[in-house]
Amino acid sequence: MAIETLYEKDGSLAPLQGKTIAVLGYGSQGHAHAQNLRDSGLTVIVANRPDSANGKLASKHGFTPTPVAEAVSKADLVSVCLPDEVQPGVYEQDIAPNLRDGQTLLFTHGFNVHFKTIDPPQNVDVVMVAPKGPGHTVRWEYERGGGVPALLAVHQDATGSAREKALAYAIGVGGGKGGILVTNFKDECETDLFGEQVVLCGGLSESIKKGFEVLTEAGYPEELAYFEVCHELELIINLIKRGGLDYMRYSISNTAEFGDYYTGPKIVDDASKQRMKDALTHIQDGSFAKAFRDDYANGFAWFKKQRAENAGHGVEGVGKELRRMMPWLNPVELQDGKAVEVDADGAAKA
Ligand SMILES: NC(=O)C1=CN([C@@H]2O[C@H](COP(=O)(O)OP(=O)(O)OC[C@H]3O[C@@H](n4cnc5c(N)ncnc54)[C@H](OP(=O)(O)O)[C@@H]3O)[C@@H](O)[C@H]2O)C=CC1
Ligand SMILES: CC(=O)[C@](C)(O)C(=O)O
Repeated sequence: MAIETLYEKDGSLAPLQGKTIAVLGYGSQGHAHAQNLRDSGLTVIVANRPDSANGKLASKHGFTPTPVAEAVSKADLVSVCLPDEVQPGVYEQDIAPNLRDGQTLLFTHGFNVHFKTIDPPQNVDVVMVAPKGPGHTVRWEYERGGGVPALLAVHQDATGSAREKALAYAIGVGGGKGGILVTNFKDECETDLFGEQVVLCGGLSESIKKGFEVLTEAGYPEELAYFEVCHELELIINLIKRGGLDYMRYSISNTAEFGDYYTGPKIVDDASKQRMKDALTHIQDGSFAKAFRDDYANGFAWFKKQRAENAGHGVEGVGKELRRMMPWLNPVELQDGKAVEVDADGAAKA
């Protein structure tokens, strides 16, 4: 089943030219969308708290962070780049009261519309443009003339031109170069949650942590463990990204390829696949979304505990030291909640 895929040639910026786009939230996605859309020649305003790190970054980038309600009232298209857990409250308080006939409400993840924690009125378009990559990559790729593929969906077409506007937005953020896959909120949401929990972030993070623990608990130096389970990942992933598993296996040694087939299925076995299926069930039945919302309502207490424990894991400590000695990586560290490029001493670069 081939999914409909669009490119720059299949649309244009015209539906949004002369219109005002309000990007709500200048974080990972928002800072990329706002700058890419502006660099594409479109009119962009940004809503963010002006005094936070992201608010100050928006100002540094030439935007004037405004309150959400004001931005929504001025916009023709509202792009919701707020954290998923924050969206329902901000929607009720600042977005919904300022929506008007014919506006476009654009999400970058289907979470709240799919799980019905946001229920937009009938008189606005409701669409989604979800880049298939982290926000900082969305910006980097755009700056170097590339573009991160994106998913496009129309949940509600009040104006008869929802799709054209969403396509113009997707082209404006750079998605038209990599491919814009036409889908729906349910499929985007459930597959994205599965990917980030089971394979990309959750599964991968645990493999890195437990692989590091196995090697260091067996007495091997932390540095060797770090390079083996973490640093080399990019090299392998780049091969897979460029040519699939085939090309990666073509490029690695016979020894590694033999080990891939010999040991891989013992690590990720049928029982692992069943656990993946269970994770998908918890996504589909809404129990993950409920757990996420409940912890947010409890001040993200469990989330914050996990974040602190993971930040203290051994692979993070030795990793920082080693990355600082590789300036060509432009190593980044979180300092006071901000991502800053650091020098060999770990000091934030000017
Ligand atoms: N991160 C990613 O790569 C991806 C994210 N997405 C989706 O994009 C959306 C945004 O996520 P992400 O970019 O990670 O979010 P971030 O947490 O990186 O950024 C959120 C931004 O929203 C601002 N914000 C939070 N609360 C408010 C508020 N009440 N009023 C005004 N601004 C506020 C924050 O400002 P402040 O700094 O002041 O707190 C921050 O700048 C989500 O739907 C997510 O699922 C989709 C694909 C990938
Ligand atoms: C980058 C991306 O799309 C993720 C991992 O799903 C997310 O950050 O939400």
